[in-house]
Amino acid sequence: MIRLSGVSHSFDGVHALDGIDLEVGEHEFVAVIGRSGCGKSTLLRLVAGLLTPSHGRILVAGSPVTRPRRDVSVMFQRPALLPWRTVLANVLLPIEVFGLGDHRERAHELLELAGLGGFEQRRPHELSGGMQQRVSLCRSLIQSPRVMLMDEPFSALDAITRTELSLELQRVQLAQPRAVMFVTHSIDEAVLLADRIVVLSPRPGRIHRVVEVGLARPRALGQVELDAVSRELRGLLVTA
Ligand SMILES: Nc1ncnc2c1ncn2[C@@H]1O[C@H](COP(=O)(O)OP(=O)(O)OP(=O)(O)O)[C@@H](O)[C@H]1O
Repeated sequence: MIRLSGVSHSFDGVHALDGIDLEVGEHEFVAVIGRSGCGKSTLLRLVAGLLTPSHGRILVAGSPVTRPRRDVSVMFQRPALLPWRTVLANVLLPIEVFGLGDHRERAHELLELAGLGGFEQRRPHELSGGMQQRVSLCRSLIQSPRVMLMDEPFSALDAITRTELSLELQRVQLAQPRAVMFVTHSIDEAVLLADRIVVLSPRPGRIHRVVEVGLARPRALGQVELDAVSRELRGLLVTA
């Protein structure tokens, strides 16, 4: 579903990424980890069409990425909700941007599933950080994307809310699998959620190793089977 071939990117002399070759299958969840500054966000922004690679090619569903598109949703660390819009209107934003017709019923359904039934007419400032990030998750699902790009989506949340949302994402992915690229600093989150984990090495960002997780789902945080993979990843991050 996502194919990167020989992708490199530089910002005014900063060589951020070099020679990235990566494929993500239609239903595959790929986590990307690596030290701060190794190019994880840059990689995601390139796939999102928010940046154009200096070299190489990126295809989504067989067509080159040239700009943000309706079959690709992006979720960032901060929920980035529009403060003057209600929760419902925030969820419907991509529908308006891409001119997709009436999705109000679907928006209500998603908000209900996310535990936000009854909050549709509230403004973002009336919600907790975790609730706002749930709204952001609903907004990234409303356009029925084939690809979800997530850049540290839960890292600004407290530990309990973060765990809850990770498990919610696992449920969403099990119910309706998509191609996901998920950037995180949390090894535990990566092992909980991913089919494969890409470890980037820094300066310039290169693929250091790709680790297959290969454990049955649903998974639970603290499950002993996850420990061996976590240990392997810790070792790889030291040598990256
Ligand atoms: N807009 C920009 N202009 C110039 N340099 C940039 C820009 N964005 C990123 N960089 C540089 O590119 C490199 C990779 O940055 P990037 O944000 O992709 O790393 P990251 O792995 O996501 O970091 P973190 O884990 O800290 O979020 C860094 O050296 C950074 O300084």
